Amino acid sequence: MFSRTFASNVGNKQQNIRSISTSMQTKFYEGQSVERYMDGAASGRTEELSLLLKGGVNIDMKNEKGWTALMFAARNGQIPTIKLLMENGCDVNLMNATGQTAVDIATFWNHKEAADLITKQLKDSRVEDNKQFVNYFGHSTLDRAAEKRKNTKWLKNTMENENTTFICFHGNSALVVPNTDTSLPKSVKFCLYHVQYSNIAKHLNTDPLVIFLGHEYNNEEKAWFAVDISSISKSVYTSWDKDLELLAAYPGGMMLRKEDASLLAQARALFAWHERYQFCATCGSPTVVEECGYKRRCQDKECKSQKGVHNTSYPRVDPVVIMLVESQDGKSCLLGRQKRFPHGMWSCLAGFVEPGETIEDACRREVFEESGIKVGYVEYHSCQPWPNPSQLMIGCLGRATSSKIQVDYEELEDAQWFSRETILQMLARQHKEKLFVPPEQAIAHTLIKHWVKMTNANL
Ligand SMILES: NC(=O)C1=CN([C@@H]2O[C@H](COP(=O)(O)OP(=O)(O)OC[C@H]3O[C@@H](n4cnc5c(N)ncnc54)[C@H](O)[C@@H]3O)[C@@H](O)[C@H]2O)C=CC1
Ligand SMILES: [Mg+2]
Ligand SMILES: [Mg+2]
Ligand SMILES: [Mg+2]
Ligand SMILES: [Zn+2]
Repeated sequence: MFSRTFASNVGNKQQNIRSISTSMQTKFYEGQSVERYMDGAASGRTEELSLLLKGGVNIDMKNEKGWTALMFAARNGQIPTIKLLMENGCDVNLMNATGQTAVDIATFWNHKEAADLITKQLKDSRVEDNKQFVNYFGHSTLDRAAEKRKNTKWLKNTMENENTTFICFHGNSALVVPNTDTSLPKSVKFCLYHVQYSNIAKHLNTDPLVIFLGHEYNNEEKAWFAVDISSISKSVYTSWDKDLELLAAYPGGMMLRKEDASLLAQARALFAWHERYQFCATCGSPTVVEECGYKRRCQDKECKSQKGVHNTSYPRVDPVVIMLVESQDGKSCLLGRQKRFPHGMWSCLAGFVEPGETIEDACRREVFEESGIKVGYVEYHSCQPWPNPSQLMIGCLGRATSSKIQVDYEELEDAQWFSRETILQMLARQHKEKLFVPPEQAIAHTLIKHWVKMTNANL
């Protein structure tokens, strides 16, 4: 069986590899440690690998040809080693110098079990990828499984399955119970109420609006739906649980666990769309729901919307840019106040992207319109679904090329430059005039915090 020779060859190092002693936790020569580590993975010596990992070896280190320990384990189909590396959080997405991932290598060498094991982790890592910045409302844990939306038989069976969870909406408000889990952050005041379809079916309209949200990754049995319960009165739902209440999307949506917030973002945006698109935008005829909540079709067979792809038939998302603009000298950032903001709150400038516009140009235009500041370089930071009702906030960082502010008082109450020191006081709620920035659930908060750190790192 292939083992250390291959590992050594790939590393272009022919030196003999001494067997690993129990003194592994002591520091050793870096080059040697790479070989020992790779060889241990290739040969499936899990105990030695555990020691090396405990001793602080970089789990994802690469040899000269870009091979990681996971790739060597995959090359030889070393299942326990693959499990050990994945349990310890190795990156399953890495590629070697010739562009192969561990899955490619396992597949090429016919180790199906190894390939399947790593593929499963690949899918899971899409959900739990801590390297990508994810904002509140963006922590989705579901596979949306769009192919199931037209599968009426599967949908019907799954809706009735006892492993399936329904969350309930009454207009824009979600049905929630107070949070009692003290291990969650203090900001988590409510939890989405979970119910099975059989428990509520008799109280619903004959044809309630049901939206398929998705199922858990690699588990079709654990499906999630959202249902419109506006036909159900308060006396009925409080008989299920006396603590049940309806939580308005804003600001209620900010008081949930991050996984619940993501479900709310998806469901609430879709319910809001259904509410607004009862009639065809093209001809005014009534529309009917299809694809378990993901389409509305015009009832007039002759309507233009029935031919070709028409975005009027599909759920709407409005892109909005939101940007942290840094001054020319890098020492201040630009924040504004809308009239509707709570007293003392300042936030990043934001605005809807217009048709035919790039994200960068939308940032430059909105900042110039609202504050008179010119922006040059713009880069993307992260984004946030914003279900009020259905924006996608595209968070960017921009560099100003001018400094004199000229506020557009139609859109803003004020705009000002803030120093790093002032921002730190606002973030800590220690500003002498009680100025503050939006809460951490808002992407504006993320961008402001990022800028503070960025400036700090540059000092
Ligand atoms: N998550 C966060 O941290 C923040 C979220 N936001 C969201 O971003 C959205 C846009 O920011 P604004 O500064 O208000 O945008 P904006 O600066 O483009 O001005 C809003 C105005 O643009 C017009 N408009 C153009 N396209 C529109 C569309 N598709 N829908 C509604 N109005 C449209 C309306 O007249 C509206 O009053 C806000 O509605 C707010 O919900 C805004 C700031 C922070
Ligand atoms: Mg604007
Ligand atoms: Mg604006
Ligand atoms: Mg605008
Ligand atoms: Zn129509």
